[in-house]
Amino acid sequence: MTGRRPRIGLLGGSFNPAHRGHRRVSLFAQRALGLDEVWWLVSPGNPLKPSSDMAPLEARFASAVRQARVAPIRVTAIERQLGTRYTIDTLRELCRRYARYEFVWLMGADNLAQFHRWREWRDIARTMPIAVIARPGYDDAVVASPAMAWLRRYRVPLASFVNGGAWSAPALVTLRFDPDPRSATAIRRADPDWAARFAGPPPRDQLTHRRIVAGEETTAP
Ligand SMILES: Nc1ncnc2c1ncn2[C@@H]1O[C@H](COP(=O)(O)OP(=O)(O)OP(=O)(O)O)[C@@H](O)[C@H]1O
Ligand SMILES: O=C(O)c1ccc[n+]([C@@H]2O[C@H](COP(=O)([O-])O)[C@@H](O)[C@H]2O)c1
Repeated sequence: MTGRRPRIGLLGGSFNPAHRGHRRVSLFAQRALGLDEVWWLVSPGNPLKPSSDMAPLEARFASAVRQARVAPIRVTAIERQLGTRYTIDTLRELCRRYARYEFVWLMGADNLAQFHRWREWRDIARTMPIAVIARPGYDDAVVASPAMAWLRRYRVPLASFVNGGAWSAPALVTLRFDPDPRSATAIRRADPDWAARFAGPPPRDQLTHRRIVAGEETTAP
């Protein structure tokens, strides 16, 4: 151990369903940023996505557990327990509960392109550093995005981020690697009944150790 606080990457998502792309980008980010673990926050419901197309949380959670097997990835639906939907509320609560960890918010470039629509998005960036993973087809949208217009000035080179250079949040690190074309949209199109394969008893939350129980949703905003 170097004496530094364990560094955890947080990848929030619908995971509707989880796919190999989530796993690949998480492991890539873990290596590139020197993370001890990546936590997948399986969302009870993205505030900007219609719930009509969303499989039940238990199925999405179970698909994530399967994709995260034998990897330094923990799958949690802690937002349901916390009663949070908006990322800013979740991150504030995680920082309070897990003060011994240092967090990095991970997201694909598609999310950065519409980050300015998230509640208190600048405060999210002030709460923890953000690492963005390139995603095929989103480069232009990111460059032109209102969030990038503000975040650009806080860019930190990967090397200084990893080696403890002089930075503090807001900080934006861009991760570029062989981009992964997979998406949950494509999987749902090819296999609309994917959730039926995860109909068994739901696995336990890997952070809170609670059983994921059907129907315990937080109220949609
Ligand atoms: N192939 C990928 N490359 C980079 N980031 C990804 C990739 N797939 C998912 N992500 C990121 O993982 C997080 C969770 O993604 P999500 O669960 O919405 O999957 P998705 O494939 O983007 O789903 P959908 O197609 O339904 O929008 C988001 O930050 C998203 O940008
Ligand atoms: O907080 C917000 O306003 C907000 C708006 C849209 C998305 N998010 C979060 O973004 C993450 C990615 O969502 P998704 O559906 O693109 O996988 C997930 O953790 C959502 O809760 C958060």
